[in-house]
Amino acid sequence: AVLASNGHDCTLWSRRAEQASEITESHTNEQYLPGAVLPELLKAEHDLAKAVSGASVIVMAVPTKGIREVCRALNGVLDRPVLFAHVSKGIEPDTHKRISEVMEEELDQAVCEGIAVLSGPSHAEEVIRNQPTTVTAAAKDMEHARRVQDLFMNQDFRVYTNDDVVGVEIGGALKNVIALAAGVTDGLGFGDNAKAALITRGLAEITRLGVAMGANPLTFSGLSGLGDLIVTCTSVHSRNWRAGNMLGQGKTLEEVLDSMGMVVEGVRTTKAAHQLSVECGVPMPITEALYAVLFEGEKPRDMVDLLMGRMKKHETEDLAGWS
Ligand SMILES: NC(=O)C1=CN([C@@H]2O[C@H](COP(=O)(O)OP(=O)(O)OC[C@H]3O[C@@H](n4cnc5c(N)ncnc54)[C@H](OP(=O)(O)O)[C@@H]3O)[C@@H](O)[C@H]2O)C=CC1
Ligand SMILES: O=C(CO)COP(=O)(O)O
Repeated sequence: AVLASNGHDCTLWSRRAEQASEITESHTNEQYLPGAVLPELLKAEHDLAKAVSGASVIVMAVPTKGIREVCRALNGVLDRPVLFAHVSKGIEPDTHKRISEVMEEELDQAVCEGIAVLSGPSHAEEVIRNQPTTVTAAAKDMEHARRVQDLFMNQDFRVYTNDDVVGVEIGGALKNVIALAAGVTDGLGFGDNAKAALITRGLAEITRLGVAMGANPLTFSGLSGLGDLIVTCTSVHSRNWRAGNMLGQGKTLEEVLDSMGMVVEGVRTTKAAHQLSVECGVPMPITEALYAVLFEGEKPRDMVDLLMGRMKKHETEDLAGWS
């Protein structure tokens, strides 16, 4: 919708023909954005080859689980290199790959000019209503980041650039883990102090892992780090927060996911982050506690007690080596 309102000839691809027809004919997407009116010029296609025909840029917005499958399908229908910009937030369990790494692995060189990531505090429910939103476009090649910035930027949607792809992708993925935990504490009936603690100490552990993976620590105080962490931990729009909230109220993970009807990326990412923390030797206590709730049957209240009862620490001892 942002691209279409900027005057770009833009086609959405949907794997369901009826959803594509609804978007093109009624300018609505009632299942995912109830009540929103999409730009008149925005059209959708069910046929992938038709959707990408003539495209110079492809924005990948499928949930992380579907990225490999869609990249493979694109190899079969593209006949020249295009610039990719992805907006998906996650890390692949087991391979521990970031989304741009998964895409690099799957996309044929002949169809991929480069890959950028667009990430930041940007609930779709607010973007579609033209409410002020700021995000970051990152790419190894800054020319690619600037192209994405130029395509998306308008009076309501402000885009910054960054060359730290690792930091932007790690921040966007891991904030969902902390948002699930923030939902859990709200569901348990705790207040703003607990939420602020999770955001602040969550940022510390995201930064620790990100730096171990090669990110610039400063990126985590930016839009794709702290910005997205705040928006996801504090908003009722957040699916991750909502899912955590239900877990805190005593629902099982299965019950929660069955009732959502939308992707809750943080669940899959918690698994990947837990594995990464072990592999990199980086302590991630909040992630560990959430992993135990999601996958080991631990009770949320017991995990809060465990976190609060950890050994004494100096607040900034981990920051010492980050000059
Ligand atoms: N919503 C938001 O505000 C934001 C979301 N993101 C990120 O964007 C990504 C997508 O999230 P979002 O759109 O909100 O998720 P939703 O669950 O709201 O919608 C997912 C959409 O992707 C389709 N889809 C699911 N799996 C596949 C697949 N394998 N192949 C093709 N299409 C598929 C679904 O189709 P169907 O209906 O047929 O299942 C549906 O149209 C996530 O990684 C999320 O973290 C990033 C920024 C903001
Ligand atoms: O990433 C988002 C906002 O920036 C959306 O978060 P949820 O997936 O938790 O809804």
